[in-house]
Amino acid sequence: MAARTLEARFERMSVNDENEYQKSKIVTTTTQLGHSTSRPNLYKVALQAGSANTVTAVTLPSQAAQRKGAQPPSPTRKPVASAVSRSSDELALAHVERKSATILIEQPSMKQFHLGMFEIGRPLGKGKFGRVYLARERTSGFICALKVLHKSEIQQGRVEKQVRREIEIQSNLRHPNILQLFGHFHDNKRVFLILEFAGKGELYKHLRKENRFPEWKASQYIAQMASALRYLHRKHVIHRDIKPENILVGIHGEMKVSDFGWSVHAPNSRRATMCGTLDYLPPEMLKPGSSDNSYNEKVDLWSLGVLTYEFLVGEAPFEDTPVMTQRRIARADMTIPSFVSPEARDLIKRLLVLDPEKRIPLEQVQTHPWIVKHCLKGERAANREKS
Ligand SMILES: Nc1ncnc2c1ncn2[C@@H]1O[C@H](COP(=O)(O)OP(=O)(O)OP(=O)(O)O)[C@@H](O)[C@H]1O
Repeated sequence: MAARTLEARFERMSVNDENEYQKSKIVTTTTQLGHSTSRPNLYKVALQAGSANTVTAVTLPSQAAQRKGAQPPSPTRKPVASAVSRSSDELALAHVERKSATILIEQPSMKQFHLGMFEIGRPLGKGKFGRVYLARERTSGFICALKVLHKSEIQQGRVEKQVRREIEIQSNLRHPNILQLFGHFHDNKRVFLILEFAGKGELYKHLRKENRFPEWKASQYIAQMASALRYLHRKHVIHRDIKPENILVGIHGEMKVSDFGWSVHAPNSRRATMCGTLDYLPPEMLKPGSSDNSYNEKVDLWSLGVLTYEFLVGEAPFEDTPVMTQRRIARADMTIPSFVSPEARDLIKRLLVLDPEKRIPLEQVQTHPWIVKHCLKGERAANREKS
């Protein structure tokens, strides 16, 4: 794609972000930010790696950089072949290169963050342990999402390790379909994560609204997920909790994998836990006595199969009572409705294979006939929607 077209796209994206931010009322002062009344501060402050207000060194692209292309291009607008296999990875690399260049050229020194550097906009959502706000870095104008976690709640929920892991892993990832963590800092009571803003919110909400996705859309989403997972696995990261609730949608409708709280570096020294949603758990993680040696990155392939099914059918393949779900997963016992195309059916069956080693590899997912066929149609449909 011509450089000029790409630049125009980034320009639009940045303006969209800016409009979104301007629409949002400044809702709170920095001292009120993320204040929670739900849980008393009964516990000692956790996660005090340094002194209060210690800041972690990181860099943020400037607003100019956001315009120039520090944000990833939308794979949905790519010409077909490119949206399918190699080009998604190439896009990822180009994205990393552009971003590194931006950081080197425009932000030569490592930047240290604190709350006063951000204007806080509307709340974007609330999770179990934190609230997320639209925010703008004052100097650069960079629009981002600021996730605020209360240390007392993190400790009370015994998720210190999970939060540390999430920060450690996510801050080292750069891919257009993975939500970027630009940096983090903390004060006495709170931890702040500076995240890429995903303009179209939660994928789960889109899926519930549409009930199920048309095949062209599902195939584009799965191609992007395969590209993101391939990147993760190359970096020896297993996500382990792939499901619609953990995927956000970028301003151009692109997938943004988030929530690395259950991800691990492989090989992993911890015992297997029942960490994910039951519906998405692979058979090898359900086995009694399953240990770190009993599964590998192929667990994400199983979850990708469940995701493909849920995108197309509107519900997960093994949805049942908890006991029955486990039994059905252990036998890969599912029924694919007749309205699902033969190509999609083939891909689902090749992903939902009991033997992890026999699951279709990600590079073959990216070139599977269902992906190739529907990405072509999808490109046309997406262009029609936009014009
Ligand atoms: N980077 C982002 N851009 C846009 N919206 C976001 C972003 N991050 C989070 N949100 C919104 O805020 C909500 C809460 O996010 P958060 O990460 O705290 O929790 P969660 O992962 O959804 O839930 P849980 O804490 O249960 O895992 C999300 O569901 C989403 O709607």
